[in-house]
Amino acid sequence: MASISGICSSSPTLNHQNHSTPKRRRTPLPSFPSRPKPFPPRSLAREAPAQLSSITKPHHGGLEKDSRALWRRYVEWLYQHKELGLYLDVSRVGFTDEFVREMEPRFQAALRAMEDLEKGAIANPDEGRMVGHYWLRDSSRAPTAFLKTQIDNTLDAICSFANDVVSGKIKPPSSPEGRFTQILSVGIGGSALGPQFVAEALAPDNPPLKIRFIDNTDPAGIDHQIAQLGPELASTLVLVISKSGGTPETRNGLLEVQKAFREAGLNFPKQGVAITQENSLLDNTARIEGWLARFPMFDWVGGRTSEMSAVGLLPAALQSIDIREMLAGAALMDEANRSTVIRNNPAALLALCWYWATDGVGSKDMVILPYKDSLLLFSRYLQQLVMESLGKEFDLDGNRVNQGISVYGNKGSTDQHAYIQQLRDGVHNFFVTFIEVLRDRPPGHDWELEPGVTCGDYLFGMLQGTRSALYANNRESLTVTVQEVNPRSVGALIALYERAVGIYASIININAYHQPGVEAGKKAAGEVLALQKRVLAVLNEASCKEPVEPLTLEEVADRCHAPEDIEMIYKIIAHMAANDRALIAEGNCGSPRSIKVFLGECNLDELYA
Ligand SMILES: O=P(O)(O)OC[C@H]1O[C@H](O)[C@H](O)[C@@H](O)[C@@H]1O
Repeated sequence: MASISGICSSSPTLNHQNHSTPKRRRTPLPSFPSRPKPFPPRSLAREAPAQLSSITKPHHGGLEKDSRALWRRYVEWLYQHKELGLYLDVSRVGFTDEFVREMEPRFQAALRAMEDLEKGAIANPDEGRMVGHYWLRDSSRAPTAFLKTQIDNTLDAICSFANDVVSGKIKPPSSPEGRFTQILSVGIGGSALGPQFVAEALAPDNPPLKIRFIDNTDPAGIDHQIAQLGPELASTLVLVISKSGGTPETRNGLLEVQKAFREAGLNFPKQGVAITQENSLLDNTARIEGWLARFPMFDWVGGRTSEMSAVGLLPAALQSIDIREMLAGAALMDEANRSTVIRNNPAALLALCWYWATDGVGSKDMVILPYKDSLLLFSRYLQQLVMESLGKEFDLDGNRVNQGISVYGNKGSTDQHAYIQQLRDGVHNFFVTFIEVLRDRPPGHDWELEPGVTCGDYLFGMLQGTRSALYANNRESLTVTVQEVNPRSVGALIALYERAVGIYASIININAYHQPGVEAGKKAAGEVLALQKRVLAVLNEASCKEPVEPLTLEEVADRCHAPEDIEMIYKIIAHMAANDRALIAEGNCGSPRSIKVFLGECNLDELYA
């Protein structure tokens, strides 16, 4: 039985070492509008003034190449968080002192905005919400006693529930093992990516419960996960995670899993846990059906910044990951990121480099390259955190900016055998962030595969070699270094990027905390499903005739009163036919105009509905 003492042992500590903060005269702060004007109609939206800094940016070919000068730059700009053992090297990004000086007022304004955010300002003006994910790791910063109590009570409930499950005190009603052995997490986006990243990074080799994810509405994917569980479905704890409580993919996953439970003769509510906003559809369902447990999400925590809420903490604790250490690492990083001296503020340093490298308009992609297998999913996690935060059409003043920074990557040295060729020699449309982990293996486990050389030495050499090779061809990079991958360093990495995104968003004057674009996709999907219902009704009517009346696409479109949607109707029919839900009487889907389609059976209930 895994030791459970580590899960929730110590409380987050805030003792951090004091960075030397040389006094700097505060420059007058440019004023950003505290409450943006409502967005103008698109036709009236103005093109935003260029984000480019006023100084002419030297062509990247102007990077410093003298090794002594580079060493001086490395030492001058190296950021170190002693207590976390975390370093940030920005020396291979070519920003100039003049650029830093020019950006200083905007950074001071951004840091002030961040200070206001942490005090409870409506930092998400489009949704009229506070932004409180930083309070999750230091509840004393919550703006009210009520919120502090909610945060503390939720954390205690998470620890208590996880301890009881891991110890077997809470067990499934009928399983040979007599305890929960599996976690099936059903959720998508921010309700999956954080838990997936942390599980990959921190789950022990033999966790008390092994986690798997349903994070899509793909029937085959769902079947695969349930098939892999097999009889262990009886000892599976199902976490259904959805802040809104209404995301279609998550709801579909839940319904499919509940079907599997029924078919296995299992009682789902006794193995179901909901993590969602109070009184959401999911919360009410779980309450009414009497699920095993419910944990709250708060409207002031966004999906992409929810790893330190019940969304991430409960699955992690159930795998015996020390979540208080994760919180402590994040809290220490948060504290460092409150420095008003840019070079002592790692998040500000990241934002500065992002602005320089991408001209403040996303002109280059952010390649995330952890040289550590366990950090493989960090880039996928950052794709949502960065791109859903920064990828916005309008800025806070209603200007059309089409902002963002694209993120991709996997891990090194593996990716050196995939796309690094293009990074080294090809189109120069990126900057790299290396994530370096100094500890190769737990102490005492190292092994020399040749005299004086270990596997880890190769990994180290590949990272350094790639960094040098890219820089030699004027490709810029950052390096974040941690001692090892553990809950504290993972918490710190998450906090570092959450804060960098927030600071960068302020610098480019956008709201990092809403996601209007995803609503458009959801709405369009709803329209396709509505059209599908009409197509099926029309085909059903034609199929109930004697004899059956196969229809052409034009006939289906006319009877749906949607001639303009004929292409979508064709795609719907092709999808139906591929799944044996419609039959092609004549022609084939490769020649859309040739097909005549009908349903294999007449549904009289539908016909007279
Ligand atoms: O947690 P849920 O409410 O189910 O939302 C899941 C995801 O849905 C949308 O895609 C949002 O843009 C994401 O930010 C969110 O993480």
